[in-house]
Amino acid sequence: MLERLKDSLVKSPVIKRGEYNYFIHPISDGVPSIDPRLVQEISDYIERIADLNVDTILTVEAMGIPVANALSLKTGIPLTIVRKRPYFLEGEVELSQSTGYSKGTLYINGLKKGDRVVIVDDVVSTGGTLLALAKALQNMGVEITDVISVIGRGDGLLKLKELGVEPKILVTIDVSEKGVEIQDVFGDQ
Ligand SMILES: O=P(O)(O)OC[C@H]1O[C@H](OP(=O)(O)OP(=O)(O)O)[C@H](O)[C@@H]1O
Ligand code: HPA
Repeated sequence: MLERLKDSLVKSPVIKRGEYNYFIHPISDGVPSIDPRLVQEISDYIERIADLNVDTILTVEAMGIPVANALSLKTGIPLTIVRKRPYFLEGEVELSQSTGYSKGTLYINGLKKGDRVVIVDDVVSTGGTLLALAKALQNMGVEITDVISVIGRGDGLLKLKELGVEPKILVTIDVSEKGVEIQDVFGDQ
C-alpha cells in the first residue's frame, strides 16, 4: 500500500532551514519532478478513505494543489485554493499561517456558511497551517468532513486533535539530519 510514496520518501534529501530539518520531496516541493503515477497512487487512496460528501475540495497554495487537483479530476468535485495573496473580494477571510520555518498570511475566498469541505494538503508538521485554517473555517460556519494530509511529521497532530480535528495522515515520517524514516502508514494497523 502506498509503495511509491514510501519508497520516494525514504530517498528524500534533508536540508537545514534554520534549526528545522526540511525534507525535499516531489509531493511537498515539486522537486525533483512529480511522477504522475505517484499522484495517481495518492489520489486513488484518498478517494477510498476520505468523506467526499462535500461541496468542494479545499487545499492550500502551493504544494497541496497537485494532489487536490488530481482528486478533483477523479471525482468531479470542485477545487478551492486558499491563496497567499489577497483579492479584496467581499467575504474574503484572512488568517495568519505559521510553519516550522516561515510565517505568512493566507486568504480564503469562495466559501460560505453551511458549505461542506474536505481539506487536502501535502504535509502537516507543526500543525500551524491546518490549525489556523480549521479555526477560520469553523468561525465561518464551514463544515469540515475530513482533513487529509499526504505526509505527517512532528507534533502538529496533537494540536489539531485539541481542536476536534483528527487528520488522516497517509504516511507519518521522522525527519533527522540523517534522513527520512517511515513511522506509520494509514490503515496498516
Ligand atoms: O504543519 P505546518 O508546520 O504548518 O507545515 C505544513 C505546511 O507547510 C507547507 O506549506 P508552505 O507554507 O511551506 O508552502 P508551499 O506549499 O508553497 O511549499 C505545506 O504545504 C503545509 O501547508
Ligand atoms: O520538511 C518539510 N518539507 C517539505 N514541506 C514541508 N512542510 C512542512 N515541513 C516540510
